[in-house]
This record gives sequence, C-alpha cells and structure tokens, in this order.
Amino acid sequence: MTVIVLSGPIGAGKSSLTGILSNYLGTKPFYESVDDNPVLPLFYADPKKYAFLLQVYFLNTRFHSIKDALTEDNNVLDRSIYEDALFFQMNADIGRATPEEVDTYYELLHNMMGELDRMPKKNPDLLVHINVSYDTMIKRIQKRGRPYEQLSYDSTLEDYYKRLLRYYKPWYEKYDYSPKMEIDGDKYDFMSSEEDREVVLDQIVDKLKEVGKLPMDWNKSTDIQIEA
Ligand SMILES: Nc1ncnc2c1ncn2[C@@H]1O[C@H](COP(=O)(O)OP(=O)(O)OP(=O)(O)O)[C@@H](O)[C@H]1O
Ligand SMILES: Nc1nc(=O)c2ncn([C@H]3C[C@H](O)[C@@H](CO)O3)c2[nH]1
Repeated sequence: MTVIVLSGPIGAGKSSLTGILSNYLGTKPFYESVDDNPVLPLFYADPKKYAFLLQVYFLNTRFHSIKDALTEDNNVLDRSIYEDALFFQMNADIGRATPEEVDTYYELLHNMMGELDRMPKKNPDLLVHINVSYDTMIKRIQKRGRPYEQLSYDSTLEDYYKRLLRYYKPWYEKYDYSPKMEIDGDKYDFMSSEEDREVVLDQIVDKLKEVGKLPMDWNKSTDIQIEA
C-alpha cells in the first residue's frame, strides 16, 4: 500500500494535483470536504464564532477519509491531517478560540493521532507540498471563485492569507512524518500546460523511486500500479 498526501495553502492546487496524480498513477483520489461542508461558509461569515466547530468538522471528515483510504491499496489524499493543527493554531493565535476550545481541540487531536498509530499504516509514504507565493494564491482563489474566500468578501482576509503562508514555511520544514518534496506552484501550471504537468509528474515519480515506492525502471507506458 502506498499513501501520498498533498499539502499547501488555500488554492495552492492540492485538489487539482490530487486528481492529476491519482489518474496518472492509477490510484484512488480522496478529496477534502469543501463544497459539501456546511460549516465553511459560516466560518468565513463569522470566524470567531465558528473556528472551533469548523476545526472539529475538518478533523472528523479527515479522519473518515484516512480510514477509507486505508481500505484501498494505493491512494492520494488532498491535504494531510498534520495541517489541521496549523490552521487551528493560527486561528487561536488571532483570538478565534477560547483557552477551553484550544485545550479540547488538542486533546481530541492527540486522541485521534493515537488511533492513527494503531492503524496498519501510521504515516503517509510521501508528502508532496505545493509552494505558492501570495500573488499566486490570490489568483487561484479568484479563479476558483468561492465567494466567501474572496478578498472583497472580508477586508481581513488579506492578513489571514499572508499569515497562513508565514505559518506554512516552518510547518513544512519541521514536517518529518514521511519523506517529503516541494513542487513550485508559481512556476508550473500543471492545469493548462501539458509540458508543466509532465515536469511535475516526473518530479513526483522520481521521488517515489528514490524512496522505494516505484521500481527504478517504472514509466507510465509500463502501466504498473505503484508498489505495495
Ligand atoms: N499549478 C496551477 N496552475 C494554474 N492553475 C492552477 C494550478 N493549481 C491549481 N490551479 C487552479 O487554481 C484553483 C485552485 O486549485 P485547487 O482547488 O486545486 O486548490 P487547493 O489547494 O485544493 O485549494 P484548497 O486548499 O482551498 O482546497 C483552481 O481553479 C485550479 O484550476
Ligand atoms: N479554519 C480552517 N481550518 C482548517 O483546518 C481548514 N482546512 C481547510 N480550511 C479551509 C481553507 C479553504 O477555504 C477551504 C478548503 O481548503 O477550507 C480550513 N480552515
């Protein structure tokens, strides 16, 4: 079984690359609950009131996806459980959670991580992190067009997004649950440029080979599924 997780800030391209990568490798994609998430619009309308609820919602749905993913042989997950605390901590730091909510959240997270430790596979095999600058992030958020994520929706979102990027840098540097790699999301338009898509897929395939998750002579035309 091989598990690949994508990470990166809002609009970095995780869902898009999850689809492309899983299609390329012939594995199953698992997406973060966004369009069917009833709490997300509430959170953007009143972050202070809904930050804790949203966090619990994401933790719960993420846990479901991880359990489902473990029933499949190989899979690609759009965002890791390890990023949930980054979001929560950032929201707590800007006063959107009470001390009781902070304590409860970390206890719940700790409890869930304990459950993951008992699963047949504790950690992913590879984390693929998409790096984007603030300008790219905003362009992508605009392109996708969820109304409540637009800068025009709330004047504090610019600060929120810039802060999020600042939190991601040390988070990625510290991340050590699995091998990891970065994709330059500013440079490569893997959505519309076939050439860029190939470069990005090659980078990921090379890394999977390096960590022993694909045979060294694998190429797409051999059409072999990624190794258990
Ligand atoms: N490398 C890229 N080049 C050009 N456009 C991209 C790229 N990656 C993503 N996009 C576009 O940017 C938008 C956001 O992408 P996507 O939904 O995949 O981001 P995400 O990281 O999953 O976001 P979120 O964290 O909000 O779930 C989409 O419209 C997508 O088509
Ligand atoms: N507050 C908060 N905590 C999370 O754990 C979290 N995970 C994702 N998101 C938001 C970002 C995008 O708008 C949208 C899609 O990623 O959902 C989160 N927001």
